[in-house]
Amino acid sequence: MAAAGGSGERRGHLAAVILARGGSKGIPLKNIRKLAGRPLIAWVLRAALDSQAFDSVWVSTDNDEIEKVAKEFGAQVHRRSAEVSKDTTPSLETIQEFLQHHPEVDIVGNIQATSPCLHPLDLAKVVDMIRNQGYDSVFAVVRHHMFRWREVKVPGEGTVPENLNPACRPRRQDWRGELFENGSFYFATKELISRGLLQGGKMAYYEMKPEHSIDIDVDLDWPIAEQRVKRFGYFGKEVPTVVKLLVCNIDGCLTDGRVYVNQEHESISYSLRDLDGIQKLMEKGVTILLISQRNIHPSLISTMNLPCEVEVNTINKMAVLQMRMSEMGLSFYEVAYMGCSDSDVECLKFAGTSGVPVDASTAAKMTDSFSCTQGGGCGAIEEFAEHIITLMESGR
Ligand SMILES: CC(=O)N[C@H]1[C@H]([C@H](O)[C@H](O)CO)O[C@](OP(=O)(O)OC[C@H]2O[C@@H](n3ccc(N)nc3=O)[C@H](O)[C@@H]2O)(C(=O)O)C[C@@H]1O
Repeated sequence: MAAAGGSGERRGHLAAVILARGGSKGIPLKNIRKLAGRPLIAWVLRAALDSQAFDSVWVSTDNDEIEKVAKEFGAQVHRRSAEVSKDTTPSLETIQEFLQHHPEVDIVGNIQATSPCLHPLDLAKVVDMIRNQGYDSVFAVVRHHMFRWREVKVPGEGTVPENLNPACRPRRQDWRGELFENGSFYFATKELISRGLLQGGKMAYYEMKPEHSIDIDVDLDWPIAEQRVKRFGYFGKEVPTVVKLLVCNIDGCLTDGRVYVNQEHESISYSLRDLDGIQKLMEKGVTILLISQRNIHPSLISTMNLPCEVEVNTINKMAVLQMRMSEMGLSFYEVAYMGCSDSDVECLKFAGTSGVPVDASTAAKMTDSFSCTQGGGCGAIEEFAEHIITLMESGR
């Protein structure tokens, strides 16, 4: 491998290595638990693969299920030993073990799955620092504006400020703040790692945007990370920026799937939150079609007073979807579909964007659709609508 030495180009095999042990302290199998519809490791895997900056992309694990998910999302898998898979094993030791089995690797980019808002462009810039700017190690930081105070160790003792003058407290805009490691990634040469260092030699930090910087450390961080990733995460190259049609199953998506019957009539209920979601999408120019395989009575439909089109007694949902697409001159890429049952699976698979409520059937959930945290009839449509709007507005 060519030495960097401040100039010249550092060649050599650069491997992205994501550590994902099976055991996790708080959340069971945290590394593959679904975050905003995708297994946790899949977020950083997509960023690493799409950056096209690595010679190889690996997940190091001791667990069969994680191995399966990692392969499904395009990674190579290194099966690590139990000795380097303990709760107490530092990342460094696990990476050293990886290097022993992969002597072809010269530089490691350790990407932590616990920072799922990573973007490929950031990775490409870091790789440039390692390859072309002479750095031996680069790690991620984020800027915080936090005033630190010395901890009181002896009861009764006073405290003192550590990074501010209380007589002249700077305003946020007058103070650059301080840089903190955010745990997103650590790049280092094999030579440094063999000396027991992930940070050393000619070091640099890479400052990440605060909105991309999240570190899932404790269970409480999970819902925050979920919101953050929905808004600022990297959704991949293939994401459609324009959704023109949303087709949604009424039974189990708009409703919770229950039908209340008495001698005179049947009734169903829906959430006003979902109507809000429908309205928001319509304001963005999206046509909404609600469908049901049931023969819901027209008087019930008109009483529901829905702001969009409704089609009932649909024997074949895919046929209805395709008919509407050809009327509107659309490709699957421009179509969103929300469904919850086995009869929705085909549409969920083909639509450019798809979503399922949290209580969808197993087959529907297996379609790699956006997985709502809300159930049918309880805000799932609104949640999916917000997801679609985020995708459309971010222009990714
Ligand atoms: C490079 C490094 O030192 N990483 C450590 C980081 C880092 O210091 C912080 O993120 C900085 O904010 O802290 C730890 O971070 P944590 O334990 O959450 O681990 C981060 C991710 O790596 C996986 N991991 C870690 C170590 C290991 N031997 N095998 C693994 O599979 C975890 O499953 C998880 O997906 C910590 O909090 O104890 C432990 C990690 O070892």
